[in-house]
Amino acid sequence: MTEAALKARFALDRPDFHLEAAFEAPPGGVTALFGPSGSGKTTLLRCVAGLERAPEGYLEVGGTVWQDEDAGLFRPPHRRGVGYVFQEAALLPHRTVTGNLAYGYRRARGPRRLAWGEVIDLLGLEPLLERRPAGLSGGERQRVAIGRALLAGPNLLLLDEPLSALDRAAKAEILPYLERLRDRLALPVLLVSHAVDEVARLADHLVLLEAGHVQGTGPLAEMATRLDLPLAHGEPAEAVVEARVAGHEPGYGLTSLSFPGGRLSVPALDRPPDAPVRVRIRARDVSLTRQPPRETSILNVLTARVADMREEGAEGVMVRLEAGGAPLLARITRKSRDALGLEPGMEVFAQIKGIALAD
Ligand SMILES: Nc1ncnc2c1ncn2[C@@H]1O[C@H](COP(=O)(O)OP(=O)(O)OP(=O)(O)O)[C@@H](O)[C@H]1O
Repeated sequence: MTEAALKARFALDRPDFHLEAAFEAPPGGVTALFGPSGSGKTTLLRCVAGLERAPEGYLEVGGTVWQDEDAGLFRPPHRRGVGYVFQEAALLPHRTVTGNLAYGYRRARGPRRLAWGEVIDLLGLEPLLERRPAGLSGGERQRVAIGRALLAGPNLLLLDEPLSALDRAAKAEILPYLERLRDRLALPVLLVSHAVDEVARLADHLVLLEAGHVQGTGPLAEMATRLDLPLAHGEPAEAVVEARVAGHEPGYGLTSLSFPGGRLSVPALDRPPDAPVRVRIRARDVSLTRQPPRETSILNVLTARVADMREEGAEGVMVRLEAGGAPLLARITRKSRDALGLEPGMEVFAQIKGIALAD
C-alpha cells in the first residue's frame, strides 16, 4: 500500500460490545468497512467522524493527527472536515436541490474544495436543481446528499450504508455514480456495508470486521480469496478480477478482456478498448485439470498455480489459485483433489464456466 491517508485505532466498551480495531486506508479509492450486523462498522465510522469519542483512540488523516487520547488530543467533529452520508438523506425540505447544495458549498473550506460544476456533473444533478427533496426518489436524494457533502470540501467522505434504504432499481441507478466518484475523486472514501454485491462492485480495499475486531485488511482481490477469512468460504465465495477491454469479436458476440493472468471472453460489452472492467468469478464455476484441456466448449482456460487449499464441509476443498499474480478461487471435491494429486505450488489449468460483471 502507498502511504496511508488515514490511520485509525480505536477501543471502546459498551455493556455487551467491545470495539478494538485498527486499520489504514489508502489516499484514493473506496475502503469498505465490511462485516455482519452488530460487528461495529457504524461505531467505527462515528469514531472517525468524532461523533463517538473512544476512550482509547488515535486517528491520523493526511499526516495530521486528529485524535490521540494518550496526549489528550481530540479534534471535535466540526473541525474534522468530514463528509458524512447516512442511510437516508437528511435534506432541508423547504429548499430546492440548489439550495441544499449551496448549504454545503458555503461551509466549504480547505484545499480540497471541488468546483460546483464538477460535483453537479459527477453526480448528474443538473436536471434536479430546481426540485425539492419531497419530489425526489430515494436514489436522487442520496445523490444530492453526497453532492452536498462533497461541496463542503471534505478531507474524507464517509458513507454509512448509503444504499441500504433503496430498492433494487434505485440502487442500480445510483451505483454508476458511486463508481465515478471512486474513479475520479482524489479523496479517501470509507464505505460501511454488509452487502457483498456492493463491496465487490465499489470497494478497492476492505476492512473486515467481526464482533468489534478487525479480522483482516487489504486490497479487495486479496481479501476475497484469503482462505483464512470468511469471504472465501462456501457457496458465495468468488474472486474479483480487475481487467481491461482487449478487443471485441462482433462475429461471435464476445468481448475479450485482459488481466495479469491472461485473457477472458465475456458476452459483448459496449465499452471501448482499454476500458477497465471488474469481473466476479465464483469458486464453484472454476474447475481444474492437470493437462491443458483439449476440445472443450469452455472458452476461458487459464494457467494458474495452486497457492493454498482448505477443506470445506464433508466433501469440498476450496483452492486458492494465482494466475499471473491475480488470485482466483476454485471449489472442487476432496475426491478430485486426491485424483489430481493437487499440492500447493503445482501448476494447473483453470476452466472458468461463468464470469459475471461486477458493474
Ligand atoms: N448508542 C449505542 N449505545 C449502546 N450500544 C450501542 C449503541 N450503538 C450501537 N450499539 C451496539 O454496539 C454494537 C455495534 O453496533 P454498530 O451499529 O456499530 O454495528 P454495525 O456493524 O454497524 O451493525 P449494523 O449493520 O446493524 O448497523 C452493537 O452491539 C450495537 O447494539
